[in-house]
Amino acid sequence: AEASEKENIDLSHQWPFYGDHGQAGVTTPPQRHIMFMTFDMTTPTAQALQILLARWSAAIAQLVQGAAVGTVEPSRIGSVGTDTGEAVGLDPASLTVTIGMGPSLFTDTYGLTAKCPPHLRPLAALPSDNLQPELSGGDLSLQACADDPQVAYHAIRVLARIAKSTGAAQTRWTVMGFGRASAGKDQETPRNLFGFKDGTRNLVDASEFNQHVWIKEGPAWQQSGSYQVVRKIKMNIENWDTDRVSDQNQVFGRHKLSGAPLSGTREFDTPDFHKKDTEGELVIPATAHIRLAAHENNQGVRILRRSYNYTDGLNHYGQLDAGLLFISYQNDPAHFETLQRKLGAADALNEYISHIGSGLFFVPPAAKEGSYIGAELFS
Ligand SMILES: C=CC1=C(C)c2cc3[nH]c(cc4nc(cc5[nH]c(cc1n2)c(C)c5CCC(=O)O)C(CCC(=O)O)=C4C)c(C)c3C=C
Ligand SMILES: [Fe+2]
Repeated sequence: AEASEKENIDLSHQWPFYGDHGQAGVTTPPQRHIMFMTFDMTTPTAQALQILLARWSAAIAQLVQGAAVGTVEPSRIGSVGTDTGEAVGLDPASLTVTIGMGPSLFTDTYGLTAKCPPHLRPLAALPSDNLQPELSGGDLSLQACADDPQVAYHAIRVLARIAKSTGAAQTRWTVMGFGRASAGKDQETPRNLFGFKDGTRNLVDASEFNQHVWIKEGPAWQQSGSYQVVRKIKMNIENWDTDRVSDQNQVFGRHKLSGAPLSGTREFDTPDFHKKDTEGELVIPATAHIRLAAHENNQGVRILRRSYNYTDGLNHYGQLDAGLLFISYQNDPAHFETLQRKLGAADALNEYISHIGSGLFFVPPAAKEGSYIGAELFS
């Protein structure tokens, strides 16, 4: 009963694709589901990339309206359908598809070296990294989020098909996620698969987005873009579930049920990182996740988190294989690195998690009506 009024989701809602600020899917309140996929280029011609970006943009503009991309059942007998059909009759479900570009795209092969956004480069190697190459990198990324998983899946399926049919790109790695694990403005804080509220102290206001998320420097076509960090983080949930809840609270520095910091009583109480108990011990332990990640302890560094829970079924021991598809947006990827360098070295959470996949992508601003994402790369 507690959450019911906030859980009323309007499946008929649409987010516009075209605009004159950032792409949808960055500061948009997180929808319930995600289908994330990366791609590698399969051709050395810049023209193929240009055609792909133009066709992707045109297709996304249709998809976000709940429309099919071309025909499902062509009138000419013997022809293949353009749209695969599984979203026919479904609502737009607030679909957003966000296009990202990896550092490996900005090479001489495509004549793009000089166009590379200043902070776009492979992420630094970070403590506790356990990255698998087959779950990392990519020349392009697509983040499809919607309140209906079939709508998100359909979008990626149609876009992957366009990539293949233009001969421009092939799939690299993918994660399907559910149960948004971060809150946007006016959203109830959801829970991650460790059972804790996730996103309590996330960025929510336009002024915070302007300060920490949107790029404000460089050529005009990069401004209002952002950097997308993606980490596939495996969570050992079976081990976690054998742990005492009092210990789990110490790991995060918050109470599991209420989400309140250990120094307070309500979810949105500001954590007091100096508070000590009667024995003189820090109430929020030195290795607690929130102490290490908080902006108060990182020279004001803040990032926008837009993560989702995921599952890969069972591992080869028959244990639940699941985790967090961590996604953050920031106007400099060094901000993520600052936090993860600290977390990777000292976070009490490290006993239960492993970063197995990683990517960094530049997210250009939205396309203006009549244009497409990344058009400025070719002028
Ligand atoms: C490098 C950035 C971060 C990674 C990687 C990360 C992984 C991760 N986090 C949780 C669960 C929680 N995180 C919470 C807070 C929090 N986490 C980060 C950054 C990363 N987390 C920040 C900046 C913050 C906010 C800190 C603050 O200012 O107080 C919380 C507490 C609730 C909240 O504020 O969101 C939880 C819970 C998991 C499970 C995880 C990897 C699997
Ligand atoms: Fe976190």
